[in-house]
Amino acid sequence: MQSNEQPRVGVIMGSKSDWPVMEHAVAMLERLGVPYETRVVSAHRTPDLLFDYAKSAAGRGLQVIVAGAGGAAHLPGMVASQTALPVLGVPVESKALKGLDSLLSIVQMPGGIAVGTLAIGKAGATNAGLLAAQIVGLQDAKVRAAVEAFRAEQTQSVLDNPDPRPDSE
Ligand SMILES: Nc1c(C(=O)O)ncn1[C@@H]1O[C@H](COP(=O)(O)O)[C@@H](O)[C@H]1O
Repeated sequence: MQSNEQPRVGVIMGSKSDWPVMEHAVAMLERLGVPYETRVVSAHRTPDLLFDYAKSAAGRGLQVIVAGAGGAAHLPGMVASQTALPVLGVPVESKALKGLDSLLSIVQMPGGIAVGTLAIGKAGATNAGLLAAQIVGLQDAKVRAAVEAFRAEQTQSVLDNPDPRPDSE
């Protein structure tokens, strides 16, 4: 559930079809109590909207943008070209090339415009949400505490379940 608080993280994606991956970024932000907004924005299909979104993001109070896209994934790099906010790129798995195309499109930025590129798919989206929260947490003690609690819980859950066999819980 999106909160009424001022969004700190913008989660954007090239198409509605990216949602099953990008919802994992949103799930992490919700878990850590970080206010966010979501939007479909495409460098290819809605270039004017992309420019408006990226140029207005900092002024609207966003601190980080998470951008997911598949295939010829120009969205994260183009957003990064229009804002000084940190941009985290999530390569969405494509049908034809399984997301390798998305990964290479996002990761190979020319020097001087940075995109922090995560892993392909669900793990990348989850970690984009986590990393966005860590960035917001630099200035927000509540979010920082939520990240620390999440990490401690994760560690404890592994230590509490040392037996790898599936029927061992
Ligand atoms: N890579 C981009 C961009 C962009 O980079 O601006 N806009 C849409 N797309 C991608 O096209 C794929 C197929 O989109 P459709 O499913 O809508 O045909 C999606 O993964 C989307 O991120």
